[in-house]
Amino acid sequence: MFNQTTTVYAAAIVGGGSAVDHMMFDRGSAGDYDNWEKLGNPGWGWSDLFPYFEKSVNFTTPTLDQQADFGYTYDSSAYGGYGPIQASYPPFQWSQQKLQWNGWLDLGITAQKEGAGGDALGLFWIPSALDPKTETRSFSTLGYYEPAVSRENYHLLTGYQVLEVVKSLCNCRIITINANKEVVLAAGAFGSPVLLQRRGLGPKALLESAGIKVKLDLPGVGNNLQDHAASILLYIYASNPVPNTQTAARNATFAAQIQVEYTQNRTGPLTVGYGNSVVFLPLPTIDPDYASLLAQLTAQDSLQYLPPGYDATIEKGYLAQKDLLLASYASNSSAILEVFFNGDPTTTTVLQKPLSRGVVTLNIKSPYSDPIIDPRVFTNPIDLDFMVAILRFVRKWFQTPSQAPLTPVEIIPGYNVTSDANLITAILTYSTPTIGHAHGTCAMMPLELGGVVAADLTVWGVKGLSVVDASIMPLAPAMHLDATVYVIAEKASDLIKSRAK
Ligand SMILES: Cc1cc2nc3c(=O)[nH]c(=O)nc-3n(C[C@H](O)[C@H](O)[C@H](O)COP(=O)(O)OP(=O)(O)OC[C@H]3O[C@@H](n4cnc5c(N)ncnc54)[C@H](O)[C@@H]3O)c2cc1C
Repeated sequence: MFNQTTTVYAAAIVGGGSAVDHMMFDRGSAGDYDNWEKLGNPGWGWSDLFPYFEKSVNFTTPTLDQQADFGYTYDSSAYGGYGPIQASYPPFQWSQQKLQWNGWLDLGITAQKEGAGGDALGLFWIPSALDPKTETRSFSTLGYYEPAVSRENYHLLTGYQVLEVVKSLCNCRIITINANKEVVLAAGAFGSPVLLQRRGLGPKALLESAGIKVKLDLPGVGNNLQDHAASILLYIYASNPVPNTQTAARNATFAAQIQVEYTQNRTGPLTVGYGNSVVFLPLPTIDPDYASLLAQLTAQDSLQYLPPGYDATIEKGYLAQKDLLLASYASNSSAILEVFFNGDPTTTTVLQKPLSRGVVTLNIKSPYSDPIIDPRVFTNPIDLDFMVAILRFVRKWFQTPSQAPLTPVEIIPGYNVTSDANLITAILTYSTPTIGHAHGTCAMMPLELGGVVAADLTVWGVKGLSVVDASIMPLAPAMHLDATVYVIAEKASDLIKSRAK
C-alpha cells in the first residue's frame, strides 16, 4: 500500500479465519445481499439467504441479569435455527463502553434492538461466535468438521498445502487426489484465485508472463479484490476508571486474577472476544455534503482508478457495481461506516463500501510461492473523501457529553489536523488496508461482467470445479464476514447435492 509493504493476515489453520478471528458474529443489511442478486446472481438476495443464516446458527439469549447489567437487546426471531455455530453474549462488558454507547445516542444515532434481521444500521449489539456452555470460541472446526469426522468418506489432510488443482506430480512428498464428481476450492480470497491461476485459469497476460499454459482466459480471477480498510483514531481517556481494557497488559496481578476467574468460573473479561457493540452508519448521516460528493462520483471516470490492464468485461462489471454503490451511498438503509467499540479509546473506523479495487496474483517469477497481494485501497480518491468525512464524524463522538467523564484526548492524528489535505495525509499514514475481510477475487457474476463463478458457484467454462469462500462475494457487504461465509457454505452444500443427483 502507498508503495510500502505491509503484513496481510490470512489464517493457515483448520477452520480458517473462524479459528483465529475476533468472533464478532453479525450479518449485513438486506440491501447488501440484494445487490449481489442485482449483479446477475439469482437466488442470492436477502430473502433467499435468510434461511441459511437461520440454519447455520444456534443463538442463546442473554440472561435477564446480563440484559440488566449491560443493556443487551436482541430479537430471537432473527436467528431461528439450531445450527452448528453457537452465538451468544459474554457475561462481561467494560463499564466505559456504556458511556461510549450513550455518546452515539447524543449524536442522534438510533439504537436498534437487533441488527441480524436484515437491518444492520445504527447502534446495536452483536453476539460473539461463543459457546455459552464453555465460554469458548465456536468455529467451523467444532461446528462442522467434528460432527462429520467419523464418516468413512470424509478425510482431512493436515500439514499439506494444495499446490494445484488436479495435476499429477511425481514426487514422493507430493500426492495427487483425484475427484470423481467435483472439486470445491475453499482457500479464501488470497488462496482460491491463485490456485485457479496456477491451473491456467485466469487473465491470459498474467499466465503467459508466468510461463503457465493458458487453459481458459478468465480475466476476473484475482481481480475485484475488496476489503474493509480502516483508519485508526488513537485517543486516550485521561480519566479512565480502573480496571479498563488496558489494565491486564499493565498489571500482572490483575492479569492473573482474570485468568483465574475465567478458568474457575468462565466469567470476566476473558470471555469477551473483541467486543459486542457496533455502529453502522449510512453516508447521509455522516456527511452533510454527501450530495455533492455523489455528484462528483457520478461524473467521475472511475475506470481510470482500476488496476492497469483491466479487461473490458471487468470494466463493465465494475460500472455495474458503481451504479449499485451510488444508490447505496445515497440511501439511509445502507452502511458505509462501521465503528466497533468495547470501552477502549483507540477506535478503528472502517470503510464498508470501497470504490477502490485490488489484485491478487501468483508470483510470476515463482508461481508456487506466496501470492502477490496489492490491496490498492484508497486508489479511488473518493474513498479518501469518505474517510475524511468519517474521521470528522467520529471525532464528534469523542466530544459528546456522555464521553466527557472519561476525558478523551486525541493523540493521532491530533487536534491540529483539521484540513482535508492534512486529514488525508493522516489517513494515508495511519490506515490499514485490511481488517482480515478480503473478498471478491473469484467474484460471482456473469462472465460478461468479468465474473469467475456463476450463481451456482461453478467456475465459468470449467466442468466439476467450484469455489466456496469469501472470494465469491462480488461486492463488499457492511459486516464482519464469518456469518456470511457459513451461509455461502450452507447454500453451496445444497447446490452441490442437487447437481450430484
Ligand atoms: C485477524 C482477523 C480477524 C477477523 N475478525 C473477524 C470477526 O471478528 N468476525 C468475522 O465475522 N470475521 C472476522 N474476520 C474475517 C473472517 O475470519 C474471514 O472473512 C473468513 O474466515 C473468510 O473465510 P474463507 O473461508 O473465505 O477463508 P479462510 O477462513 O481464510 O479459509 C481458507 C482456508 O484455506 C486454507 N488454504 C489456503 N490456501 C491453501 C492451500 N494452498 N492448501 C491448503 N489449504 C489452503 C487456509 O489455511 C485456510 O484454512 C477476521 C479475519 C482476520 C484475519
